[in-house]
Amino acid sequence: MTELPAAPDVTFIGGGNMARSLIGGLLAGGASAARIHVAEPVEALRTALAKDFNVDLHADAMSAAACGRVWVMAVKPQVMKIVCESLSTLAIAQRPLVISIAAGITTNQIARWLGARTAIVRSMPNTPALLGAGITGLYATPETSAEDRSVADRLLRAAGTTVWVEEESLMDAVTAVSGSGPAYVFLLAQSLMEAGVKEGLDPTQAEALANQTLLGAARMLTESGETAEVLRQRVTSPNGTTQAAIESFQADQFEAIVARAVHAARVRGAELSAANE
Ligand SMILES: NC(=O)C1=CN([C@@H]2O[C@H](COP(=O)(O)OP(=O)(O)OC[C@H]3O[C@@H](n4cnc5c(N)ncnc54)[C@H](OP(=O)(O)O)[C@@H]3O)[C@@H](O)[C@H]2O)C=CC1
Ligand SMILES: O=C(O)[C@@H]1CCC=N1
Repeated sequence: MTELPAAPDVTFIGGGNMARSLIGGLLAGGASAARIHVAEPVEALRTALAKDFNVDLHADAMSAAACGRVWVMAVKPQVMKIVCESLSTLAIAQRPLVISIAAGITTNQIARWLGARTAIVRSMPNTPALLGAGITGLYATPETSAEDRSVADRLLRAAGTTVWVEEESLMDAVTAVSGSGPAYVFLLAQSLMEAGVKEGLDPTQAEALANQTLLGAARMLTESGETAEVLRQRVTSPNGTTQAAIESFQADQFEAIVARAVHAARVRGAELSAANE
């Protein structure tokens, strides 16, 4: 169990989808609910977070931020500027470790909006964090101490594994692959289920067949030590059914479709930064 004994109190600014996933991961890893503080303006979300996790809830960002040595900025990129500016006085006085999970928003922007010389880690988790099965990409500003990097790493590792990048510009690529990635898998699950129904299967059975196939394949990818290519080849009997499907995918340029989608996500990350100057 990863109890957070020596670890500081953590405040989430924003209690939406991603904060919920991270809080679930932290609690499953043994963190104390009383040491997790959340600022969330939407009353229904506060009620749900209190009921599900019993964490300390605040309607107001300032009062929640005052409780935490670590601030996890979990609001939409479009409101990061206004939220950071509203916390500036407290940031200057308190010098928290700021961990942003906002897509696109750079550490320079956060430092400028907070107006404080404080440690900043830019991170990109994903929603499987809720099950402790997430992965988070992280980047720290050069001013961030090794101790604060370690605090950030420990916090995000409660939600899964972590990968540090040395160049901040790579965070948009991380976002495009793993931050948004679960949605691509859910799209594949839905498409596979609907295709099964078109081929005559009962919808409930098609859903079970598609979802369990994704789970089993994902476990093989992470547990077998084999590459995706080798695992695919093992399923693909010469002139068999899989080969027919793979050839159809390739004729429709599956790899290029995926590459274009990931590129579009990466470009959007950079746009979110520029649009919210
Ligand atoms: N969803 C995902 O899979 C991932 C999301 N992210 C990033 O996480 C961040 C949050 O995304 P997500 O959780 O999906 O978004 P949500 O909209 O679900 O959550 C953000 C929450 O913050 C609230 N909020 C707005 N202003 C304030 C404020 N001043 N103080 C406190 N809370 C406030 C919002 O309320 P209201 O709705 O009223 O504005 C909302 O409930 C984004 O920056 C996103 O890029 C990163 C990785 C994955
Ligand atoms: O779609 C988004 O912008 C956020 C960032 C990664 C996942 N969700």
